[in-house]
Amino acid sequence: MTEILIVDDEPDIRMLVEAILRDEGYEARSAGNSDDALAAYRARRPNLVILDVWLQGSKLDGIGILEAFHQEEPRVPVVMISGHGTIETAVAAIQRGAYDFIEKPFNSDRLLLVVKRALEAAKLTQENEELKRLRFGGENNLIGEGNGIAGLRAAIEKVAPTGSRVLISGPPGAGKETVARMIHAKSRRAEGPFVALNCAILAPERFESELFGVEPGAEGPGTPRKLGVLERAHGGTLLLDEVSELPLETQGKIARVLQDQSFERVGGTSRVKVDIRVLATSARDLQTKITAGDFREDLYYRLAVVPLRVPALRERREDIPTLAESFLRHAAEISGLPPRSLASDAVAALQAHDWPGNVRQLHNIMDWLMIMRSNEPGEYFHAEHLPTELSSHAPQALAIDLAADVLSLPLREARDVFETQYLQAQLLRFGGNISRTANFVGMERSALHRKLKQLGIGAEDKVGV
Ligand SMILES: Nc1ncnc2c1ncn2[C@@H]1O[C@H](COP(=O)(O)OP(=O)(O)OP(=O)(O)O)[C@@H](O)[C@H]1O
Repeated sequence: MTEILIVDDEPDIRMLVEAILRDEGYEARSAGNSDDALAAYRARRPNLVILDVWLQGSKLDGIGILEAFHQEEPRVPVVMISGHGTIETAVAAIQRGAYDFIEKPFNSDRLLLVVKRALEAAKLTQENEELKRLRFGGENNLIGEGNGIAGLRAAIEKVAPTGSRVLISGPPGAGKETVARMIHAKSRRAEGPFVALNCAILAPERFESELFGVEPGAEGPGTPRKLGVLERAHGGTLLLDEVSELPLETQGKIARVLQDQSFERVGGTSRVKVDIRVLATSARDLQTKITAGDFREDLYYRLAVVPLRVPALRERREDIPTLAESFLRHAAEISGLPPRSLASDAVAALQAHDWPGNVRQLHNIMDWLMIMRSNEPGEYFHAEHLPTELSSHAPQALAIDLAADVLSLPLREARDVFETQYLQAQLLRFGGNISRTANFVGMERSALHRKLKQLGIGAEDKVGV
């Protein structure tokens, strides 16, 4: 819901503007002087402010209030209302960051037009920031055609619009934050902010000021007010990244915030109300932490209303080719180098690796490949171009181990040993998908089925038909 704060000393104007805005479906609040205006602004950040240039009997005039608002949060657009003799002041306000002004007396069409434009401009600024973030900070999109990612995508579609809290678990670098960003992007809060707090890298003594913000003077004489992440995420989504690392005492406070969506800033006494959706990620098993007494059970149940798990990359090797190609394309774009593809031996080597650092590691290696091997001739990167740990070590899962004892077998049995290991490895590469495996190994699907049955390769290796 778009909320607009009206600040004007004349009750008639406040009532009139509130009524016009409500008729258009906006939510409206109002204040008659600077103290009330600042209290309203701090209690809950509006999407837009309509501010009179001159307020009778008020501590601060319009420009003073504008500056105080901007000190708290400069991104909320402010539209000034000017009377006959105050146009110059309105222009000065624009020079100090107000979006536009309207002159009294105004009609409702003019008011609504300026409001609409100001909201659109604020949205564009926010989208621009998001685009910049995407350009430099990875993609906001979950790549992968295998069942694991397809299931996750379907779950995200379902849970995103509900507004419910989600706990996203999975190993490091698997894509937990990417999932959280998708949930936000597909939710009704998509136009609001997405704020992530990494609980693992914050010093314990800084948690509360980061979360709740700080009142002026609370950190020493003359120190300014600081907004915490809870207020910065107002109207949007707050991600508690690596939530397992929160100190126990802070866990209790967060559990309370989740219950009543209000809190006190450090050094403050009044409660600040916010409207946020909280998502959390954890690479550690929270149940184990609960048993050890390191994580509060009540917080767990508040966060894990819907639990989602992002599988490790080695559990979805079938996604590796698409992911790797997409990271290579991205690396070429960013570095300005000519685009390259992966030859099938390189793809097989990537699929054979166990990826302890998951998708992030694959991403880094594709960046490395593009930059370090750009002098190699040809359109394709081959297995020999990969870092040595990938090109030389055949990993456990896909190793074809034709050890010396094969030599003691007659050809027919040795061939069975080889075929079993080869087909098991190929099934693993293609996520157990029979059609894709058959296509790659060059067999009809039904012939592959028969072969697998004959070799005693079990149903647990296969997916679908
Ligand atoms: N399915 C995916 N499709 C595209 N990119 C992905 C996918 N999964 C992860 N990534 C990319 O991999 C990198 C790591 O992802 P992300 O930060 O979401 O992982 P994480 O699980 O939150 O990591 P950590 O546990 O270290 O916080 C990012 O660059 C992200 O863009």
